[in-house]
Amino acid sequence: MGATTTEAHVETEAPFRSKIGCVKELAESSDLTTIPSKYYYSSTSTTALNLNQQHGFDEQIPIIDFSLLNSNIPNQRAKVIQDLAKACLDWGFFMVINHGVPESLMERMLGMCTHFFNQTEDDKLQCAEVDVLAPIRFGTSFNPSVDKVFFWRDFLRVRVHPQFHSLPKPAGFSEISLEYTKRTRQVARELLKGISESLGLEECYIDKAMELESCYQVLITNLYPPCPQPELAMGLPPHSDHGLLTLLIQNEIGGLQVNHNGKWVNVHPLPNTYLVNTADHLEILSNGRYKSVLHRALVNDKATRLSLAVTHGPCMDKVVTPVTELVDSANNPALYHGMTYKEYMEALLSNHIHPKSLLDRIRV
Ligand SMILES: O=C(O)CCC(=O)C(=O)O
Ligand SMILES: [Fe+2]
Repeated sequence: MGATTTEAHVETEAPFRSKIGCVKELAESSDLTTIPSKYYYSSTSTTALNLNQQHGFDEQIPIIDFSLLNSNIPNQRAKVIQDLAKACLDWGFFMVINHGVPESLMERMLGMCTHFFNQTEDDKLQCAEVDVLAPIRFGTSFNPSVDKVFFWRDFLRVRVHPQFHSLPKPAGFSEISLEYTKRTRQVARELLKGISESLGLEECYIDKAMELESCYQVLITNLYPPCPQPELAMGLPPHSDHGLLTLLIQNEIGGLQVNHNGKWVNVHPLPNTYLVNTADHLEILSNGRYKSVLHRALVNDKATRLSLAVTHGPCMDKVVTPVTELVDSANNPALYHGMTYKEYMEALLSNHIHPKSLLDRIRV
């Protein structure tokens, strides 16, 4: 199936849209010293994972040198594939250095995300869709129509592949995001080749089986403005991502934590580095060998945090099941039922997010 990049413009003459209560505008109101109670976050139902504890641990997240995947020296490629296997088994998160995406492009992309959020609320509301599956959607919290607690986060989600959706404003956003997401797609596909080998499969196995030429790719940028009572609120609650691999960059402000062996580990942003995580469909595909790991975003009272995640999933219509080569009915039976990626996302996005709840529902 060929990858077609066509442009679908958002209606510029959108009907009047009511305000959605963005946290940016709330945080900027001059007299804000306490937050509305709808932002009070409590995770009593999930205390088994220490989800209440805000203080994180500092541990080194594995580092993968991407350039070695293309090394002509066989030992170097074998070594980085071993590193990938270990990072996926032990953590489900790793930092990727020497990835080949120009640092200037990463910076311009983050700059465009900042420009987007700095527009007037009316401009942003042009993309404020109620439909959680809309190709372009600006919003706040997660899904305000069902959220019982609101999250201290504004976001923009744009579907960029196999069909590229173009944002009319701010000027330049579309061009840069088209180039940027093309580059992250290449990095994700190369990493998935290495991951395929690390599972004992042929290099292109995942690429072919998931039809990654038509992979479903979404750009999500999150803005977490300063919050006067950061200990009471949550930016993004613990969740796993739904695709295969997510590539994340951010500004210099920390707040992201990943769950490692039941503890929250702080992510310290490094310049020119991707934070990559394995997501639900890699867990399904690998029959549970590579776990999709919980992560969350805390907020602070000093500075605005900006993150940019690009998710890379299978082709939408692909029914994803555990790979037959990794299943053996006697000793290692299939752990998940098959479902198309589209059905999976519809179920996920129209509900409130719970940590890994959908994966649990399709478990055999
Ligand atoms: O803001 C962050 O660092 C996390 C974002 C995230 O996990 C997501 O968008 O899925
Ligand atoms: Fe995430």
